Amino acid sequence: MSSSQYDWAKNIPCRNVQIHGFCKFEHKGCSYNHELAKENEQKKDSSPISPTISSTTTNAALGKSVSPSALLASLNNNNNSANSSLIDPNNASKAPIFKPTLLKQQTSINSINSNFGSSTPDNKKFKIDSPAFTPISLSKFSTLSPSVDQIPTFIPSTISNNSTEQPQLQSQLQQSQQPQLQYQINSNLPSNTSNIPATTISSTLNNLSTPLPNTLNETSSGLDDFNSLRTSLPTTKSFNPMTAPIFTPKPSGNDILPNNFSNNIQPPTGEELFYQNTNLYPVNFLLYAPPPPPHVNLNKKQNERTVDDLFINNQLRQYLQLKNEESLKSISNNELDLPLHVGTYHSLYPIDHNYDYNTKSFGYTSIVYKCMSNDDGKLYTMRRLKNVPITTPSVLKSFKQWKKVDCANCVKIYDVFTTRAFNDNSLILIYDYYPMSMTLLENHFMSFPGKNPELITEDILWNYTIQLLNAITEINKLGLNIGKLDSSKIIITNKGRIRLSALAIKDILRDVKKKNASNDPSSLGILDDESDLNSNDLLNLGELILFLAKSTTFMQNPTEDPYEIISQLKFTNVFKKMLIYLFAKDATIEKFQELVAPMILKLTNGLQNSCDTFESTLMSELENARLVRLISKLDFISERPEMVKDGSWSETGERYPIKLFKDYVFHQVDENGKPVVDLTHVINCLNKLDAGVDENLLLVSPDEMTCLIMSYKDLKDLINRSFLSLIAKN
Ligand SMILES: Nc1ncnc2c1ncn2[C@@H]1O[C@H](COP(=O)(O)OP(=O)(O)OP(=O)(O)O)[C@@H](O)[C@H]1O
Repeated sequence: MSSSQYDWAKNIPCRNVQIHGFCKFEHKGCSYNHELAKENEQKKDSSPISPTISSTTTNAALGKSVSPSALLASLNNNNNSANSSLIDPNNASKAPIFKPTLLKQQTSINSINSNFGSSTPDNKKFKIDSPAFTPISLSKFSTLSPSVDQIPTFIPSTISNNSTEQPQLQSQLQQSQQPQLQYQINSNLPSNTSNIPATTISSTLNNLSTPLPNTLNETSSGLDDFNSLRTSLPTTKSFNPMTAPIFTPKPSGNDILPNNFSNNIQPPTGEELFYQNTNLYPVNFLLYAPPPPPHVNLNKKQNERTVDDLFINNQLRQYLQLKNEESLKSISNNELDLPLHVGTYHSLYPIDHNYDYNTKSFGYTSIVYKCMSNDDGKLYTMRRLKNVPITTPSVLKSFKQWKKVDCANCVKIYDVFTTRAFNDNSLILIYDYYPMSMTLLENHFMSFPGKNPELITEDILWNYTIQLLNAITEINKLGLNIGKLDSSKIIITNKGRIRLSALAIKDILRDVKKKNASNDPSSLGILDDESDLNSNDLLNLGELILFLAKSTTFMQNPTEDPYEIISQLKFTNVFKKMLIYLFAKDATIEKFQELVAPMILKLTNGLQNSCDTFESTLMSELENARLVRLISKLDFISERPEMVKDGSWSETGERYPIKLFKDYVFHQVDENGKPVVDLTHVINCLNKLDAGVDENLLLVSPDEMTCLIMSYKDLKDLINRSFLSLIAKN
């Protein structure tokens, strides 16, 4: 910000001082006048009639304490007793008023003043007379700058200088700024404020409690310099869901791959490119409430909530949605010459990240597909091994024992069979499907667009060791062995959660070899290599952990000796002791479990904590689901075209209140006739309706010719009756 460019601002009082009482950019380049603003503030403070609202004094004044959890509590409880925080028995007669037409602003301020009269004058943030940002009614700013009225209307260069387009532009500008003004919800609204029009409360609180972003300050006051306005405004784009760019979670095939993309992975070309573009309707995350900007969260008080707090955590939601999207990906069979179905499985979709099919982990080319079962409609993972010389089904019998493995750290296997559906002798194995999983090798050693390899730490290695120990224990109990643990055959299905994939394959292939060897004695010598026959799973575990651990340390003396390598590792002694034990000849699972018991407890603690977090998320979503059902019920019964002639919906009919109630909840307008989009009001009303509380509300028709006083309880009965009669007609 060069001072010469913003000279016009030096006589304009800084709005940050007016709103927050200070400007954090005062000595950091803010060009507005801070002295003038402070003087103005002092003048106002000394004025005896400067009503202020403080959220804390609000409660004190009302003799009511609404805890931060009041909003959630109101969602959690259906019954009347549990809704006590929402009901004020003294207040039943003070019905909230639905004013469909313009209300005088003075009325709303007076009604608030009468409730909040005892508040202290010190809290600057909640001053009633703090100027609120209203893009259209610019006259509000006339006290700030004498030249405000001469604000040139911004017209982007792409739009012609046609005066008829100005209103549209203004509304777009307003639209773009509105969400920011609505971020903050004060959950501490006392229940007996219901006699204040909800529109007034919410709009006032929104305006008072939301700090204005600096850009607004600039755009509303950068008046004389039209050119600077021109350059600053185009960045403030209004959000239009119809035209907003669609967020595509996976990069397109055109993306340039990072330089360190592993050598053995080919950049996607041809058919691979096609996989990445198959989803024509990727989830548009922008359509959901975006997380509030950081300054809103930072300035948030304990009793304040944002819309964001009412829903599942944004990151978790996006992660789950990406998983869903991954599960739903599909491709036409013709595109990749895939069979229409393989046994009872159809809708095959390749999920390999590695398109180099020359790697043969099991001695055969292996391809992994996502598929759907025709039996139960669920998704499964299909692993296909190409051209396995199976001559008799008896070689598949070891699968029966593997099918019994039911462990949280193993991918469950369901089916094994051979097929010629791919025009070869393919061995097919069916496993559980975990969308968006990656192998350990991919996660820690490979780069993908948008994802760098995850650093291996001691904590991660402990985590893997304990989980793999669990898998080994369960598998050994069934008299089975895992064999050599391959980092490309262990998948990460969630943060830190690993599972052994590709179970049973080694045993089946060994039986195939044995069978073929018995038919052809000359091939006896090419049986499994020694390491694969190793039945000591603890040693296998030790080798895998050592492989991962040594990748973190530069070996000054390269050696193959595991003890030498362990001594050079930069990990704690406890970890090294654990690793040394895995290589001991007399190591047993029981003793190893004792050795790592403290770490098992640590892991269990973490898992239980994450379970608690998920449960609380589930609980809040449970309440959201309840409200969705209630809204559906309302919509089922109201405004049905076939009932237009039904007298009960007419203005004298018994169901007319339902129509008015919907207007009251969703179609309110504020003093200026602008639609009120206030989620707090909607949730409050719906919860009261669901609980059937004995509180009256005043329903007014849009033309103000009909007024009805009705309790939520009666309204609930009416809605239920209407719904039952609708079902009866079914
Ligand atoms: N049960 C499963 N559910 C979901 N994805 C899986 C499952 N099993 C494997 N995958 C994924 O399939 C991809 C390919 O797995 P695979 O075991 O073939 O690894 P790879 O590195 O391609 O090994 P190879 O070189 O043997 O083909 C991996 O990204 C893995 O995360």
